[in-house]
Amino acid sequence: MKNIVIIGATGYAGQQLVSILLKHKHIRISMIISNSHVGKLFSDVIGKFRGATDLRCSSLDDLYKKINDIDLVFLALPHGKSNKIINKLIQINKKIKIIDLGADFRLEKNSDFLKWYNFTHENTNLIKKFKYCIPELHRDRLRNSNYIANPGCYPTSILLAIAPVISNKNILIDKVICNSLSGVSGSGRNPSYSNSFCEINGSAKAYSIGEHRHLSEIDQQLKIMSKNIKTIQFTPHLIPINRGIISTITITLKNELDIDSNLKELFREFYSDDSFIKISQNEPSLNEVCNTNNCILYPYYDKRTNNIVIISIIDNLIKGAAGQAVQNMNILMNYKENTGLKFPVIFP
Ligand SMILES: NC(=O)C1=CN([C@@H]2O[C@H](COP(=O)(O)OP(=O)(O)OC[C@H]3O[C@@H](n4cnc5c(N)ncnc54)[C@H](OP(=O)(O)O)[C@@H]3O)[C@@H](O)[C@H]2O)C=CC1
Ligand SMILES: CC(=O)N[C@@H](CCC(=O)OP(=O)(O)O)C(=O)O
Repeated sequence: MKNIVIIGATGYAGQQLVSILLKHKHIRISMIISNSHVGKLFSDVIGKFRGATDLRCSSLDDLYKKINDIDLVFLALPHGKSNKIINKLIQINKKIKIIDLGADFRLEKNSDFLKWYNFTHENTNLIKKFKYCIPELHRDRLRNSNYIANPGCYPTSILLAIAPVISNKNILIDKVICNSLSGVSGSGRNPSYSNSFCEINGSAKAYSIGEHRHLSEIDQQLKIMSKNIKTIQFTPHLIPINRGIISTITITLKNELDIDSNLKELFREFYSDDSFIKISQNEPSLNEVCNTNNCILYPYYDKRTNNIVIISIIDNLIKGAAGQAVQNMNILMNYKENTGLKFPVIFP
């Protein structure tokens, strides 16, 4: 059994991590770290864990004292809060493995962190050591690596949808336009005006048009995948559901294609070794992925407009955060990639 620690376990992504890892056969959750609830039973702070764990919330100082007994640390903290903690953890335990669910190591340049997240790294050497990894696209990057930057939720849904199209050199892409709808858990559990009940219930809203911070992450990965696509038009929306992201990606093409029947085949082949990616025959609904680590893709070629339209759906807290983080941990630890991630079907 490996000893792991979760920092930020009381948050939405952190809670999802606890619930997955409590059932992971190779893992023992040794400590749960909280800023505001030190000493309390985790199950008193987050009531749905009553009977599931008797762990108490510990402080970061408790963790620093015991860090040499720990194999891996997950961090699920607000952006800009994890980099200094990670720096210290690595200084004390050189062998520790780290998976950061936030954005602190997702970008390559320190100046980009300032531009998009309004903080800079003190230890710039560390940025290079972190590998950004959507397992289905980047698992090879994890060889000889101990540190993972877990991707953002919107980029996960979008990059998984675009990758098969980019991989086919006969498809010449002109533009990519993406509209994504997200549940409210995507904004975390801290209350704000824009995620309060009266603002959300019975309504829907686009936000951060053309300037969402996930564009930095998407553009950086697109640059690695293709010389031709520099950026995308990305419009996120907040909708009144708890969890889930549905992204509709429209790819306008430079050449006409005779690929209608082959498009789904292209996707099936591209993801033939990936058990969490499902290619759907019809337009999927969000409830098909909620509470699972799956990403369902529905690719469609519209001859009339010469556009490829792809629907991509994920659970933002699982494939978009904690599930993907555990998938990454499984790779890092040489476990079967789907260990602890085979969820039962949940009926409404
Ligand atoms: N929600 C989502 O869908 C996704 C989230 N992520 C990423 O995961 C990370 C956590 O997100 P999420 O779980 O939604 O966030 P939450 O706001 O729900 O939780 C963050 C937790 O961090 C702890 N914390 C520690 N220091 C601070 C601080 N200074 N200010 C506020 N909270 C603090 C809090 O717990 P305590 O007080 O007990 O210490 C809090 O519960 C973020 O970086 C986010 O971007 C990634 C993909 C998707
Ligand atoms: C609905 C909502 O507010 N979503 C968040 C993104 C989710 C998140 O927490 O960001 P990461 O995926 O980068 O970790 C937002 O738009 O800022």
